[in-house]
Order: sequence, then C-alpha cells, then structure tokens
Amino acid sequence: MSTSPSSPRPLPRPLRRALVSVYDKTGLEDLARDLHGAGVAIVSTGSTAKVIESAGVPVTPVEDVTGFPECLDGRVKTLHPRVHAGILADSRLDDHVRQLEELEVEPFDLVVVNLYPFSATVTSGATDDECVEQIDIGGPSMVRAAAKNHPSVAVVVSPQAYDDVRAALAGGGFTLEQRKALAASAFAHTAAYDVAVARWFAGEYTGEQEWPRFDGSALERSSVLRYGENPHQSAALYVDGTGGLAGAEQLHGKEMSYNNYVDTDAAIRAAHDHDAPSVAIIKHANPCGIAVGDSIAEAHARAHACDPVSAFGGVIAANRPVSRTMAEQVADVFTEVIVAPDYESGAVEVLQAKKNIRILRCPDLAQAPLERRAVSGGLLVQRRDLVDAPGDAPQGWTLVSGEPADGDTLADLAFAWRAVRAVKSNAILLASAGASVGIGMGQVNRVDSCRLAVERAGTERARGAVAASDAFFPFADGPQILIDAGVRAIVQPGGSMRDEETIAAAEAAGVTMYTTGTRHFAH
Ligand SMILES: NC(=O)c1ncn([C@@H]2O[C@H](COP(=O)(O)O)[C@@H](O)[C@H]2O)c1NC=O
Repeated sequence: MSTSPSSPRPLPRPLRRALVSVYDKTGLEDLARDLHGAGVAIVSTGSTAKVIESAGVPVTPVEDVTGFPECLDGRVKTLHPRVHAGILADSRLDDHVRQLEELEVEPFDLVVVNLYPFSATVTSGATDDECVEQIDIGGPSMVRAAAKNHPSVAVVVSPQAYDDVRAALAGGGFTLEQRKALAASAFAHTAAYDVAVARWFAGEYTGEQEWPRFDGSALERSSVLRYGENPHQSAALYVDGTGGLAGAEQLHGKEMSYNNYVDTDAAIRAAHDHDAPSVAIIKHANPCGIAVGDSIAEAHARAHACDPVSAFGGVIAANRPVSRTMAEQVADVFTEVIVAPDYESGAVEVLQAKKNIRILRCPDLAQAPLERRAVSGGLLVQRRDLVDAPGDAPQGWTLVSGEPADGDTLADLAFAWRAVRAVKSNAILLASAGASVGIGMGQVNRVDSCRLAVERAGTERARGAVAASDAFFPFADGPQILIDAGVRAIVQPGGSMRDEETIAAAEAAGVTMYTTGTRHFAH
C-alpha cells in the first residue's frame, strides 16, 4: 500500500451501489426489489440483468460500465478495470478515493455473485469441454476482490444470505464484523470451488484416475466439541458435505463427543459388512459383539450376549431400521450411542426413556470408497477394505485340513471371516450360530489374541465354535490354543512360511481349516 489508512468510516457502512452477477437466480427478483427500494443502484451482467429488469427494477448493464461488450460466449463480462477498480478501491484511503474520481470509476459497496455449477456439471456426466466451460473465471475474481476489500465492500455468495442483506439494508449497512464474516465465507467458497476444479484436472480430466497428483478437501466446521480424546484436548468436527456419520441426524441425547464419533464410525463399519440384519457393539473402536440374525432385534440380542460386561457403555450400530423390540432390549443397558439407517414406529420413544443415550439416524451407512489417515506431514490414502475379494467368499477358499465344513459351519466361518475384519489386529474371532462369542483384539502377537478370544468365550462357548484370524498364523502355537479349546473349524489367510506346521496341528486334531488368500488387517 502506498498510503496508510486514514480516518475509518463510521460503521455500519451504507449500501449505495451493488454489483449483482448470479448463475443461480433463486430469490433474485425479491433481492433486486429490496435493494432498489432501499435506494441501492444495481449493476448487473447478461441474464441476471434481464431477470432484474423483468421484475420491473432498474438495472445498469455491466457493458454500460465497462464500455465493452460481453464477449466470447460470456468468458469476458466483468473482467474489466472499471469493474475491478470499483470493487478493490479501499474507501479508507484518500488516495484510492481520489484515483477513482480521476478515473471516473464509481465504487461498489456490495457484490452479490454465485458461480457456474462446475461440480454439478461434472457429476451430470457432461463432456470434458462442457465441464471446462463451467469453470467460472470472472465470478471468483469478483468474489475474491470484494472479500479482500471487505473494509469497504460486502460480498454475498449464496441466495441463503439474501436475508442478511435485507437486515443490513434495514440497519444502515453491514458492520465491519459482518463484512469480515462474509469475506471469510467468500474465500472458503472460492477455495472449495478451486479444490473441485484442481481435483478434476489432476484426476479425471488428465486420466490419473487412481491416485491424482493433487488431493484437496474443503471442510467446514460443523461443531466445536466439548473436548477431544481427553478432557485437556480441545476438538472440533469438520464436514465435507458428503453425508456419512459426520452428517448424521441426532434425534436425541447429549452432544456427541470426540470418542463417540470414533467409536460410532467403527460400529457403522462393522455392522455394514454384513448383508443380513446385523448389529455391532463397539468399545474403544473394537467390537465387543457382532452378530447377524433373522431380525435386527435377534442380531442385537446375540451381539450383546457375546460380552454383556463390555457392552455396558458401548456404541451400537444396526444395519437395518431399529425395531421397537430391539429398542426395548437396548433400553435395558447403559448405551452411549445408537446409530441406524432409521427407526421403526415407537423405537425412538422407547430409547428416549434413557436420558443420556445419543440416537443417530444415518440413512446411508455406506462408507466412502477412500480411507484417509493423517500422519505427521501428510496423509495416507487407501481404498477401503470392502471384504469383496474372491477369497472373501467360501467359494474362493482352499480346504487345507480336515473334512469340508457342513452348511452351518461354513456359514459360521463366512460370518466370522467378515466379522474379524472389524477387529483391530492382531485379531481372532470365535463365532457360533452367526454371532461372535469370543474376540481377541489388538494384541501385539497372535498367540495372545488366541488366548484372549478363548478366555472371553469361556470353556463352554469356545467348544464347538469356529474361529477366524485376520492374518496368517506365523506359528502353530496360536491355532493350537484354539484347537485345545475345542474350536471345530478355522479360517485364515494362509501364506506363512510355517503354514505346514499350522496345518499339521489342525490335521492332528481333525479340525477343518480353510485358507482365504486375502487378509484383513485393521490397525
Ligand atoms: N467472465 C466473466 O467476466 C464473468 N463475470 C461474471 N461471470 C459469471 O457469470 C454468471 C452470471 O452471468 P449471467 O448474468 O449472464 O447469468 C455468474 O455466475 C458469474 O460468476 C463470468 N463468467 C465466467 O467466467
């Protein structure tokens, strides 16, 4: 700046002249009438001006300001010094005010712009040329210019903010604080727009589909949480607008905590893995029960029976609407969160009897295809483990020991194989009749996970159960523990240098063992 700001104008700053150029014409006529009614002169582009004119409101075409025709199919309309000087002049600076007078440029106090629908055009399946044409150039230039010059100009980027304009008109203009907030929204808006354009260019458009050279996200804070993982850590939730857990509707209960979100995400992931009605109960991101059933209530009862002690204070996810029967079962146990795609009639009312339970409706439990995890200085991105490899279905398994499993045993093995991937590695899951009965999770060696799973199942339930291991057994010691506990069939990826020892242990006990050729680590 050549000159330092002198005497600030009194706030709020009156609105005298507005530049209006909008793709989305929602609410435009009413806004134009209200601006005109408050004595604000309107300058506008092509079809925006036509709509304003047809509403009987006087409007100056931008061409009359620039002295230059809109051209190149609208690629050049407002990209002109007479427009941008009018937006960018800092009214606090005498020198800027003087220069505008010399150049015979009138300043704008308000810029109302919304942009060409680039993202919607891409998702509509338009051609590349059509997508490129929908990259707005003049709009973001005006928005950024007005946002930069917020001490002098108010900028509005969405019809949702037109009521704020009306309130400002009634109150003598926007205050500096309001203009700052509008500018912050405007820069977030153009940043998100540019991220969408840059991602498309770096990926789809240039053919780098799998791992584009650029990745960016535009996240908006949806809430400041009471605290983070621990009370001395502050935390907030940011959303990307794609729905999911972060966009779930809370029907009842206290505000979600940081740990509630982490556990609920794990619960959704676990319950969503099964086609049949399924319930997962999660504590500290690990399942303490997963089950399928003919009904969602049956699935819940079975999942709860796995480890009723740990289920106290748990997070429950169901992959079907919660029935009243399931709600009655849940209401008997202290539960932090319940999440489901929906709730049948009366279920929410039953659950609400518990003051502290958080009830979430999350219509689409499907998880995003990519998983992101922050590491210091970067972000790891991977395709989500969807349990859809050929080795994830029994037809793709190899029998390496014992008799082929009968239908029920095979169904239990298939369930255990899907369920074990929701357990943190090293993971061993014992199952019986479509329900987990003992889970060994998060141990730093597999033999301890086997011990834990058997211990949690107890002697009775371990005997005759089936077992799944998320990765191969490096030694025969782990499977031996399962075999000694009476497990009748085991499914595991195979592929260890010592597979032969593991298979020999199963053979010696007459235990059926299948290898899948795929593994499902979850760290
Ligand atoms: N090129 C320009 O000078 C230019 N100036 C404004 N726009 C956009 O044109 C649209 C409005 O045009 P119209 O009033 O003709 O419907 C707005 O979305 C605005 O962001 C432009 N278009 C694209 O870049």
